[in-house]
Amino acid sequence: MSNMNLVGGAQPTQFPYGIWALAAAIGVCVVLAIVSPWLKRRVPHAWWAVWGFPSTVLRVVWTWRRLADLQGLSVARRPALAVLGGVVLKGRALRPVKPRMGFPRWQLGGLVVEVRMHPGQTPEEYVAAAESMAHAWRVFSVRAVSEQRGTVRLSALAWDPLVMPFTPLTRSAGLLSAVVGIWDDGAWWRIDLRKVPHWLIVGATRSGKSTMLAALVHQWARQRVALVGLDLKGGMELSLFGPRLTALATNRSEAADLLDQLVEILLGRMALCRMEGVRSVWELPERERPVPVIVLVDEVAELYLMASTADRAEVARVSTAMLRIGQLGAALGVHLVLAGQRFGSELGQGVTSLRAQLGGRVCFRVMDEGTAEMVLGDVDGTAVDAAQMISEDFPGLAVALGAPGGGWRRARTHAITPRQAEEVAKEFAHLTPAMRDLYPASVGGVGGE
Ligand SMILES: Nc1ncnc2c1ncn2[C@@H]1O[C@H](COP(=O)(O)OP(=O)(O)OP(=O)(O)O)[C@@H](O)[C@H]1O
Repeated sequence: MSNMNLVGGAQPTQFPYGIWALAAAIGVCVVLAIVSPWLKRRVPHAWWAVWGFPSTVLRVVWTWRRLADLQGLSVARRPALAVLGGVVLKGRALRPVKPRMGFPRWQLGGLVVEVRMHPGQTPEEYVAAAESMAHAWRVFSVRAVSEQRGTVRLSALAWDPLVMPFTPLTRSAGLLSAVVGIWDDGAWWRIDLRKVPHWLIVGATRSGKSTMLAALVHQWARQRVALVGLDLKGGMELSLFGPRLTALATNRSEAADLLDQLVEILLGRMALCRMEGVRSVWELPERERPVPVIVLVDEVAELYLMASTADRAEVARVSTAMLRIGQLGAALGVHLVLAGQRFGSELGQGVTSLRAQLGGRVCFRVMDEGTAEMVLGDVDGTAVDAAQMISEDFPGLAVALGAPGGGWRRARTHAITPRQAEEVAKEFAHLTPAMRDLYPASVGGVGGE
């Protein structure tokens, strides 16, 4: 009996391996679809990697023909007019040819895809269609840029980079360059002192100035540069980076002495350049080139405030030295990064002249139009309006000059805490040069103690 059961009884159904794999794949997709909103909120980068990117790629490929047709990007291969039995017919091709699209490539929080334009098309047509693409692909924005003739690159961002900034995967930046945040189009916001030698950073209290200084120190501390601090809030902010600072002045009298020393260094470097027959330290052979100096100033207005007539001489000294560094520093490797709540002509005559030397401008949230006007007004009036719209719900959000392609844009700094920068300052303390090392070797020692 038992034998009969074994031989003649019902056999368990054997599903082929492929069906199990398909069922497992569908199961994973269903689970991912269910947890996707939670994942997107909590860990957006992981969400983009496992779900957002693949589903957006499918959407891009799936919708491309219809988008191209509706946006007038497809073209008919046949002429619009045809002769049929002696009659001229005018019409539209039933199936125009869509522009050829490459395969979408992954990028941090977005994707990039190259499109070959049809002859006769210009990138502007794709720029005009970008908003429709963003809707069709369900992404935050799409940008069309043409860097190579005949092709246009479409970059899609999954979310607003200003609200949820990315953290850079790489910290590598060239000498005197630092990635401090992200532009509103998703490109890294890079401050490069070789391109723009001096910077002015202005914002109301709690707007994000110290965080930006921390982000700068976080990167420059790793490079072979000298960092010099002037912090007239008694050193409260910059003393955190003490191990990596070549010098720190915490009151105006110290600041005046330090600035005088920096001017001496400038004059020394100028003499060296004259001797070598070059116009800037960057033209010197590398082994003779003096180490670049970055002067970080927190609460710059304090340098110019006069409580009594006794302060006048000291303010004049400070003002003259700052102006000389502003005028000569770019060629001689001495750079200014000035941060403060305001920086206007009411602080004194030298301020307007110095502002003209500060090509780099960053304006965080400000309390009044006058301050925004002071920072950006002499460069671009529309930027002043944009700066006034920054809400206090977004610390670290700024209007800045120097966006890729020129002009101003909105950008947000990376939320680097002063503690993180302090750690890096400690780690790279061994790179800190002494003040005397900032004088060029051949004229070294001139007041360089
Ligand atoms: N990019 C950012 N993303 C998120 N939070 C930020 C960002 N930048 C600054 N913050 C936060 O905003 C707050 C104020 O920033 P910060 O201290 O840099 O402002 P501040 O302008 O230097 O202020 P104060 O003038 O009072 O020193 C801090 O809590 C900081 O963590």
